[in-house]
Amino acid sequence: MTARLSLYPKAEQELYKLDRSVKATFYDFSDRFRQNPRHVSLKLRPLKGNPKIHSAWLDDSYRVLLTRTGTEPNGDESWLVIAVRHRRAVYEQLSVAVNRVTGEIEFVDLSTVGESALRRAGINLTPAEPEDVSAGTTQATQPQQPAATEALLAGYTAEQLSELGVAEPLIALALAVTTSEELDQLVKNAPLLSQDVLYGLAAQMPIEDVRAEITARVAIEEPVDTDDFTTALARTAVTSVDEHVAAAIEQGDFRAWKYFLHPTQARLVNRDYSGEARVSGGPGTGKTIVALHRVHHLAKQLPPGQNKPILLTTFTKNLTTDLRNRLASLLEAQPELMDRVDIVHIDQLASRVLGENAQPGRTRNRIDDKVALAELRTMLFELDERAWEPEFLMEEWEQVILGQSIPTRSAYFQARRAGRGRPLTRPERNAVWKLIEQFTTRLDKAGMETWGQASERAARYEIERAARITARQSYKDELGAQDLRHRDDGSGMRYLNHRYRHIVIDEAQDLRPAHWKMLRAMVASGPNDMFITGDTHQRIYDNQVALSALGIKIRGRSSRLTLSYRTTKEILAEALKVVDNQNFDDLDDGTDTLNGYRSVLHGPAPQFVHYDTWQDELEGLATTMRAWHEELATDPTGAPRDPRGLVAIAVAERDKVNEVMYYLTTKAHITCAELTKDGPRGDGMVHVGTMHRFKGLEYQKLAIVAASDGILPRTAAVEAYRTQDPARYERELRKARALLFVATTRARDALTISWHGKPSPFLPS
Ligand SMILES: Nc1ncnc2c1ncn2[C@@H]1O[C@H](COP(=O)(O)OP(=O)(O)OP(=O)(O)O)[C@@H](O)[C@H]1O
Repeated sequence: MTARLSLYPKAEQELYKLDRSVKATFYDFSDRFRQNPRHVSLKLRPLKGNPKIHSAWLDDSYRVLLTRTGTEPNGDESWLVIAVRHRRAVYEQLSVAVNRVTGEIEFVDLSTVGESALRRAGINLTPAEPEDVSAGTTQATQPQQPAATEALLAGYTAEQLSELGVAEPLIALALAVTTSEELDQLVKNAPLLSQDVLYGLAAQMPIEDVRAEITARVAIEEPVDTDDFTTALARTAVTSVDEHVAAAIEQGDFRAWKYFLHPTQARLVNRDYSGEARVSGGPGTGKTIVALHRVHHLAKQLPPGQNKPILLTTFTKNLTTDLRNRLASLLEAQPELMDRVDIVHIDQLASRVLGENAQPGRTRNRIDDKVALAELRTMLFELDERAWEPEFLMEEWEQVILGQSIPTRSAYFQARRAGRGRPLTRPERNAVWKLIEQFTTRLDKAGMETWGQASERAARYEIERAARITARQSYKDELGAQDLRHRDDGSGMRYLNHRYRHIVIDEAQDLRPAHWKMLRAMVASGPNDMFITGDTHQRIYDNQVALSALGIKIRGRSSRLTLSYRTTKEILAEALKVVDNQNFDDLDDGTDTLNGYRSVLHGPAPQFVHYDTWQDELEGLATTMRAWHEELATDPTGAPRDPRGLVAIAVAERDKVNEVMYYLTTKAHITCAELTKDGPRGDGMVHVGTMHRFKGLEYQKLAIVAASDGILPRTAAVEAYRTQDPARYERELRKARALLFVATTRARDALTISWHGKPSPFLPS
């Protein structure tokens, strides 16, 4: 009798953490098990407490816990590995069941839920293999104690928890816990739906919201037969044990995201949307992971041989490289799918469109906003024009005129200027229009254009192209099925189609209105056309949009992820204080929140360190770097490891980046790699860059330096707006806050924030 063996996600994660030698034994074990699950050497036997669960011997110390999930069509037995444990950590009170909401197999291990909660619920644990007779029972033998304070979930009943999908063995415990520490312990290893529901209720989400936002999102439509393990196995994200998984486990858990999506993530990835869809969520909740899996999901369904019908785009160049690498890794087993995906950052895409439409002999140099501002300043100086600040005019041009594609002076007289603060009278608008017209003519003559202008032009070309496609289609519809060859020939229309079938956009919060218009025109409206991920709390540029005004309708197709896979609870708690009580938009006319945003990871509390001078701060930084370097030079098993790129320093001010690198290299002999637009330059030990460069990245340990008052926010740059343009002032402060929020949430395990002089007002007090 042979067997097919699958791995439950938790079991695979447990395997990641085991010693190399135990992992190797596991593969030997699985080979033997697949040959003959009843072989005596495996010592397969049901647990007394739950005959559905079997224990088998991996070696003298470790046990593999399995459950039978039916019989394969070819007659093979089907088994699922639910845990790999030291024998002393195996108790009779293990449970495996089919969840009545998700229809998936769930494993619950009460030995990990914490002694005090067990005691409160009066549950005694029995080791499956007692060391000796006297130790035959319990970890929680004390009689049940009366609850010291009110139960945390006092307002709920067992029926309600069950209906919301909490695993049955956890319900009594969940109703008994009285502190959030007990709840943490309880949910630490609980099935994901139980975790989400219990945390949601404990966070005082109304039960209807928990039902709608958590339970309903993972509930399956067909009725669930809780005895049918075969069907349940097909619904459960398990991995079959083969060479591929062996390699993944060998490499450690940093590849876990490739195989296991949280059920809420999986739902978003695999759903059919009737149009544009949007996924929001705090830092580290897996938005990028979801975007990558979505690309995979879409690519799989396309017929082979098509030429890059999916666009995957993001705001910055270095993130594009990161997306390309991660997608290649995700599609490792099907590299041909990579050919169906065009990965390009948004400005590069606009450049491509402009290149295709270029008129011979008419090239323009694209200039960044700083160069443009200098040019505008020069022009105002030459004109002796003192009524308008160049910064105000640039913003008006970018946000209002370019942002809404305003073509004429009279259209500008009527334009909405929401969020611009200072109102403008008609004569003032006239003056502004005139100056901006002069400025664009000046740029044009000098053969220059800004990225804002370039993306507007690209959007216009794409909108015109989309209009031609629609016109051709209506003409074709009018003629019935007749061939349009005679009409298309010579007009170049025959091959005109939308550029993409699907567009997936990451870090969407920073795109300009023109980018959105261009993207919208590049794909036909219809099911699964655009998939948008982003977090407006992390907007660090000025491009606020209302997607509905740009023809992108996400209402009714928006979802939010709330569980952080990156940052520890301790770091998250401090990061959240940075953006607390601020208003954030939802890429449309509504607002976004971080309610329910949480982590189940624990780590050391972030360090906040004050220094008197910048010199002292640099010395302190060098000490921290040396300590971190030492800690990271070996992996958790004690094996040597290359710590390059695991640590980074985010600097609050551009000028100080070089000073940090110079100091560390020359005085502390720590090599550095500067984070540039194209990613890290060189292979130095520590990555150093301004906070802007950290968007979308993550590091095991992170130091934020120069977080001083006057630098964050830059008083010299923003103070003037306080009275002159309060709306802009608020916007600048919000951007600076977002920048600090982005930086703090890049850290996985350790975070140090330091400053010299007075601390930044945005730092949690
Ligand atoms: N289902 C998962 N299993 C394991 N790890 C995951 C999962 N989802 C996300 N992660 C990990 O969490 C981290 C953050 O994921 P990701 O970068 O997608 O988050 P994000 O929401 O895009 O973050 P940000 O907004 O900060 O850019 C990554 O290390 C990723 O591998």
